[in-house]
Amino acid sequence: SVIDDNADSIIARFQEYLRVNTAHPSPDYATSTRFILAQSASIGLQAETLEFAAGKPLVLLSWPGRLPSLPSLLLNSHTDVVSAEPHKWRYPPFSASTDSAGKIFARGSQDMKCVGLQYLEAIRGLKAKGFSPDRTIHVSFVPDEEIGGHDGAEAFAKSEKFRGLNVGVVLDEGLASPSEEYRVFYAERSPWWMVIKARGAPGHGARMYDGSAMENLAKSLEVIRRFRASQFDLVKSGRKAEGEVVSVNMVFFNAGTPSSTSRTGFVMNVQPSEAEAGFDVRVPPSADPQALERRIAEEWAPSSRNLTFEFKQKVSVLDTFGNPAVTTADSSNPWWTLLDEAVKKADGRLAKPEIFPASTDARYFRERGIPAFGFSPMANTPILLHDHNEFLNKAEYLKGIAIYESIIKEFATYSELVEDDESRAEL
Ligand SMILES: CSCC[C@H](NC=O)C(=O)O
Ligand SMILES: [Zn+2]
Ligand SMILES: [Zn+2]
Repeated sequence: SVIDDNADSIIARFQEYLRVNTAHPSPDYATSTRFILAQSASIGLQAETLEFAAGKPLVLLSWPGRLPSLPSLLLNSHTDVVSAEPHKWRYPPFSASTDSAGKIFARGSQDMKCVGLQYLEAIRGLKAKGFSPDRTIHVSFVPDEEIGGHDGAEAFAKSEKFRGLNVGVVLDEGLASPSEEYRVFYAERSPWWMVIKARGAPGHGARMYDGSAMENLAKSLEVIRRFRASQFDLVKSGRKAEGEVVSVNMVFFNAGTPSSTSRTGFVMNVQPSEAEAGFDVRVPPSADPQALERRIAEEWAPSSRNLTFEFKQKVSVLDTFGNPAVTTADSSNPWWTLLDEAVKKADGRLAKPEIFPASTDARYFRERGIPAFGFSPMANTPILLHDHNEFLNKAEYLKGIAIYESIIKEFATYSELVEDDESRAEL
């Protein structure tokens, strides 16, 4: 039937995008850009390729609204993906192979090529149905989210170009949901990537003495472990959600004196004079950053124990106005009301809004005071971003397109809820 043919070609386009290897450290942005521009041309959107850094294209598509003075809608997605270990997958991660149950396996199938192309399929569908937006819709395909977004969404959000778009609300990525309900995110935790370095007297491996670098660091690990357990307990007991506590995980450990002649690769009878460990700390927007920093300086890495610490990445929990970078997710924010209604109209259900446990590009928009929701319409789907065998079911992908059609319709139509007196006066 026509509908099946259409579904087949929608899935084929998704597979084509998934087959572009945009994994770090050398994402093929040239091919992904060509693909997106070709899609845009076939839909009939305006297209522009911006380069805030050489070789890192940001594709900006636009569907002009009938009332261009209204604040616009920005649909953002990143084109890069994290790397994969191919031999640990059921199918090669850039093959976009499908199994008999209709699962499409690929790196990026959840994070977040699905969303980027669902935006476009929804627009294609709305155009075919004759819908025309009041508000201008922009669709951005940005590079480098997985490595911090500095040459992508961050540069974009800070640009004159962006200011000129007069963006009123942003949609960006969320997470899959194993249940029937779609998850939605109104804020996120800030990454603090920290290295603690310990120093101490070296000495013979057979001697016991106080204040070796290893002992100094081990004490920190114990203090941090206890703090981590206290936060994790809050989550396990259901008192706090994952995004509401401070998480801390050790991600590397670097110590010892290398030796090519030793069976272990390290000198075994010398206690080293230095040792360091790296931590991925995530800080919720409600946290008191100064108190946490004090805790780090006084308890995790006290100079009295010969420890120093350094932040390799420290994103502020506040926006540029000094407020927590949070989008209101209740009826006092008309965009929230519209989102909630749009999902309901498409027969979907939203879960209670949450704080995203990791980071996304949405923070660069929230930082500028622009409301942004993290939303990836994947219900009945295990959370497999950055994991082996990342997949999305075809049916779920298609359902997501219908959800976006509804959201875009709702967001792009002039609304008494959103438009203030000033913009009403202008019309
Ligand atoms: C400091 S930017 C890191 C961004 C990354 N985003 C998705 O995984 C993350 O680790 O959350
Ligand atoms: Zn992502
Ligand atoms: Zn990711």
